Amino acid sequence: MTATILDGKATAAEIKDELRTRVKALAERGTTPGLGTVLVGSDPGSQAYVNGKHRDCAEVGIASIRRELPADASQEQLDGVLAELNADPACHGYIVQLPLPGHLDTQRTLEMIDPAKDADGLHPVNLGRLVLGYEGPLPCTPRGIVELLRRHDVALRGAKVAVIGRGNTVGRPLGLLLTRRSENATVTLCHTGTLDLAEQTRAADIVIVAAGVPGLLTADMITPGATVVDVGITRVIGADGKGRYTGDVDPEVAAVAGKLVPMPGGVGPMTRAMLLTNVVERAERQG
Ligand SMILES: Nc1nc(=O)c2c([nH]1)NC[C@@H]1CN(c3ccc(C(=O)N[C@@H](CCC(=O)O)C(=O)O)cc3)C=[N+]21
Repeated sequence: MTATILDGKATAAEIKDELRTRVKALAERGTTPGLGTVLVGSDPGSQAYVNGKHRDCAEVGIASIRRELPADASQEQLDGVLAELNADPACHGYIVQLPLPGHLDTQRTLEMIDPAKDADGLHPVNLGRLVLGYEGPLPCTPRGIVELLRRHDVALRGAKVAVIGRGNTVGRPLGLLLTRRSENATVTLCHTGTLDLAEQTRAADIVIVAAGVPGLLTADMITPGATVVDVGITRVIGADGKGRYTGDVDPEVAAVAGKLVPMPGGVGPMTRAMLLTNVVERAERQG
């Protein structure tokens, strides 16, 4: 058996089509949604991600607001940029590209974002709202995973889901999203310290891997027909000496899984589509 591939790129394109319609409706009310990005330093990977976000914005009619600071920018300079975006009515939502250079305080920075403009859904207030079951912007990667599964009729209600990874951007909020009453999945949140990892993953209908460990999930670790989602994205140097990105799922898993969300072409494009969705929602709420 070879797994059916759930195409995140195609699904993200569908979502962008839907957003174009919503952006037009906003334009008729005199509002153009605006997404801000704050990039500190010139890491090529981060620059590429930020460029991708602005390309996405142009595709659906969202205005781009770019702020760039040098790698040696002070916390005060960064705080100043955030204060300015918080006050700018044209900016409905923004993100601070992570990771920040080591001398800057990530926690303090994320806490400075106006929670109403938190396009990433990573502000402590919004993560708290998620814990409590209150409305608020949702973290993009977990939301993108749930949306991709929903649009491909992968049942969550009653499903056993093993999540590998407990990070603040993916694993932990994903566990919270999947256990909301509206999803009602039963989640086992595993991590690299889980002793009986294969036992946990073999018992699952759906395995979602977000550990950042290339090849962590192997074919013997899943039950035949299971749905597998690869969230890993690690830069490795190939045999040819060139850099490339690799996921957390071993390629042989495709022969055993029923459905597979691949990397690339799976969760990444969905994450980007959810960022746009969050900004359009922010604009719809702020008017
Ligand atoms: N504040 C903040 N928010 C983020 O959402 C955030 C961040 N910082 N820092 C870095 C990570 C990483 N991330 C990715 C998003 C899309 C792809 C993506 O679309 N990848 C393509 C492959 C690369 C491409 O073709 O562009 C794919 O999976 O098919 C990858 C990685 C968002 N992040």
